[in-house]
Amino acid sequence: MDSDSTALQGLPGWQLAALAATLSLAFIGLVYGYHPVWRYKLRKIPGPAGAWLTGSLPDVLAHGVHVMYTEWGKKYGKVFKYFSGAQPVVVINDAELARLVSLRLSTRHEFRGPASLFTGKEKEFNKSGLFSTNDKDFHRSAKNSWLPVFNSASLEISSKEMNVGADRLAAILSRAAQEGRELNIWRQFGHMTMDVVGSAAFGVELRTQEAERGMNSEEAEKLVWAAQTIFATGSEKSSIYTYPGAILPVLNPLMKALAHLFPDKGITQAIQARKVLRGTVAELVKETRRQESEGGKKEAAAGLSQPAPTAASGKRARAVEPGSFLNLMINSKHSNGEPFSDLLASSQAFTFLLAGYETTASALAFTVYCLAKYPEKMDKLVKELDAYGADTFGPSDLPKLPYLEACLKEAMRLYPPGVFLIREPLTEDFHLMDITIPKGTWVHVPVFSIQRDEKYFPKAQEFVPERWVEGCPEEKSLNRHVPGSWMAFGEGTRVCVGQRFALVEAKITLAKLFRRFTFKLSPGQETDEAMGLRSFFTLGPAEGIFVTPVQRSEE
Ligand code: HEM
Repeated sequence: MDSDSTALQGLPGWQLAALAATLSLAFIGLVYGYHPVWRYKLRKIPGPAGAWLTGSLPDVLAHGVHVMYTEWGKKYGKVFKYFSGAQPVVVINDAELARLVSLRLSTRHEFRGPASLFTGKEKEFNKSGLFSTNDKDFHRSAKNSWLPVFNSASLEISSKEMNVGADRLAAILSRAAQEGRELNIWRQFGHMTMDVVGSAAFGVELRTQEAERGMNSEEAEKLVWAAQTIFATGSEKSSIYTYPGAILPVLNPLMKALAHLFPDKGITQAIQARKVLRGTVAELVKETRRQESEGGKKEAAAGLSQPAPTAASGKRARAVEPGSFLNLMINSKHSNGEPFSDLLASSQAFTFLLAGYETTASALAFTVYCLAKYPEKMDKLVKELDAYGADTFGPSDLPKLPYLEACLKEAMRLYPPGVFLIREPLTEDFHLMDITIPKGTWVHVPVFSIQRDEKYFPKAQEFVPERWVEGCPEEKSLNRHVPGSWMAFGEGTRVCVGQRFALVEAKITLAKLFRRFTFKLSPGQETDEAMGLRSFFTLGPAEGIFVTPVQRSEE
């Protein structure tokens, strides 16, 4: 010790400084590069070692969570861990455990796209939506406020708008069919679901379906661009400022400041897109308030139609008119009786639009994809629809079409738009059987890989709707009915609030389209790889799904 300190004393000042700097860098490199504390805490959970500093983030960004979680699941089993830059992630790749986690953990982590660099009001707005909030009290009040939009009576009303949306789409398909022209059905469904959700959330006619024919209003096009851009700029890849913070979290404040001062394309687009959506919502909130203050009746202001239709149960249910979602939000209250602020109300409408449009469009496009790939299943669906005979559908028709339901459910098994569920124990460690997951760890449920696991679904890679039709011989042999093995809408208190809406919309659309058309899949999309399946927080095709509609009378 003495001789060491004597040796150090003999060094010139600059050498001492260089030595101190080298040791500090080595220490920082070790701590940030290898995350020894986290590795120790999670030592009992297997997983890929990952690279220094970046961990396995480059693999996830390059191949998508759906590919990496499937691969790691096969290698490491039921529960595995990896590092996403500096962030530890535990993945629960087992149906029953995943269900437990989803039921017991009710807080989510933030995504690390450009939006994570927002500050002030932008940040507050971003974090106040029903999906993003982690304030348990507020979440409860907000979810209760949303629910009337999805009750049977409201869905009955919304279903009319859904029929109109599907008719407009059918007109576009009809022209393509006449010309024998392929089209991007994913994109078309995106326009249709945007119209339906826009009408339900804002009460405005977006008519984005006409956009491609140049008949659309500038506002509608801007809204579609904004919603698409928010999804497109969601990942770490979207901005040069997000990646460094993901790897070295101490850089985050610096990255926030730089992003603010010198925004790059990703940040600029993410902000512009939010500005467009927020601006539209703010205008509508203002207008709704103005109408209210002009003395609309209280009930009407709350968006509840009168007289209320009678629900099947015999109870009188209040229906929410399309477009009254904003009224509902404006008139919603926190548990202490305080009304929601404009920011909170707008943030819910923003969430409604974002959560409800791409997910439903992808579910629809993947169903058409699967049916076009398996023509014998398409024939079965067409026969069921023809035997039923209707051309306009309401929620009460849908339970009478079991094969339609099975096709949608099976397509969502193979291609769940919500590719993984996200959770994070924020305030205390989470105990799952004999595993301790320290607070601050991201916890993911890999819906895609669980739903394609042979353990739960024999012939898991095949599209077999029969596994969902009660009484079918295949149902018994091809579906083990393990709880948690199908979780396309999630589970627990954070389960998808819009699932009934989405299912009614998707089934009505499919029923109407397959009454009039069949679809031929364009070549070169036969496998997931060829189709360019990609995932970040949602699962979708890279460019789209290309099909040629065929008018059924001409088949
Ligand atoms: C096929 C279409 C849809 C799919 C596959 C889907 C899927 C999901 C999934 C997986 C979650 C997370 C659940 C969890 O973490 O346990 C979720 C949450 C959510 N979804 Fe959907 N969704 C769809 C349509 C919709 C629609 C139409 C709306 C609104 C109109 C909507 C609004 C929401 C909201 C607000 C949440 C957050 C709920 C909460 O945190 O309490 N979704 N959705």
